[in-house]
Amino acid sequence: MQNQDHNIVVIGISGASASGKSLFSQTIVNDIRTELGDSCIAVINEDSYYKDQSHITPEQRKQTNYDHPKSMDHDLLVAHLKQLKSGESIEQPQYSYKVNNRMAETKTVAPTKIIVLEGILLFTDPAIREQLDISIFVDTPLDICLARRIQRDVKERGRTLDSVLSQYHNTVRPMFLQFVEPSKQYADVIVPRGGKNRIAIDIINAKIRDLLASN
Ligand SMILES: Nc1ncnc2c1ncn2[C@@H]1O[C@H](COP(=O)(O)OP(=O)(O)O)[C@@H](O)[C@H]1O
Ligand SMILES: Nc1ccn([C@@H]2O[C@H](COP(=O)(O)O)[C@@H](O)[C@H]2O)c(=O)n1
Repeated sequence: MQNQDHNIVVIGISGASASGKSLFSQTIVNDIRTELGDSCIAVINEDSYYKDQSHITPEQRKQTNYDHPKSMDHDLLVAHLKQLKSGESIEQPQYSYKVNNRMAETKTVAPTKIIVLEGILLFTDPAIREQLDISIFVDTPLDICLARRIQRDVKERGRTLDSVLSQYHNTVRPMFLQFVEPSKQYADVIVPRGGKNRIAIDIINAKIRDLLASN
């Protein structure tokens, strides 16, 4: 749905974990910044909006199903999108995968002409879909996602190979099949090869410029 009454263009980028959403978003952001300047675009990661888990122990947090929509504070995310659209800054929560919780500090995000929102569960929620001007699904085979996720989670998120594999079998894959895959139907564009798909990126950049011109 297009937010014609607002001046901000919001692009939603979804897909499986490790499908290449961040690389795809970053490629769009770099192109737009080169053309229109640094301050015109911001990225918001859905992961920042995992629910606060300070009330449970670190051991209990390891058992949370982080791939189910109920793990997300989408109400806060929608409220923040509305604030940005009305010209207000937000205090975005910061997330740590190492402690599986929000951190005490927040990050101030000022309103920008373009917002790129990325995350696995965005299109499962009608209230978020309503905020998006362009919806993109990065479509990558699950075996490739798993191989990338093992490398990333061990190197960057403080996980062991065993923990990545058991989480994958218990929650990541089943929740992908139950929630993420079916939400692909809400995408305007389905992109194979993610951040390496130059034609898709050029088409999306052209659409962003088009929306900016018509706002
Ligand atoms: N099209 C691609 N080809 C090869 N490697 C990629 C591609 N897209 C992403 N990657 C790599 O895969 C890993 C996960 O990608 P990332 O963009 O962080 O995924 P996501 O944000 O969907 O979880 C990163 O190491 C990234 O560099
Ligand atoms: N404490 C957490 C929170 C999330 N995850 C996993 O992150 C994935 C989503 O992030 P991507 O960057 O991969 O899109 C999701 O599949 C969760 O399983 C986690 O492991 N721990």
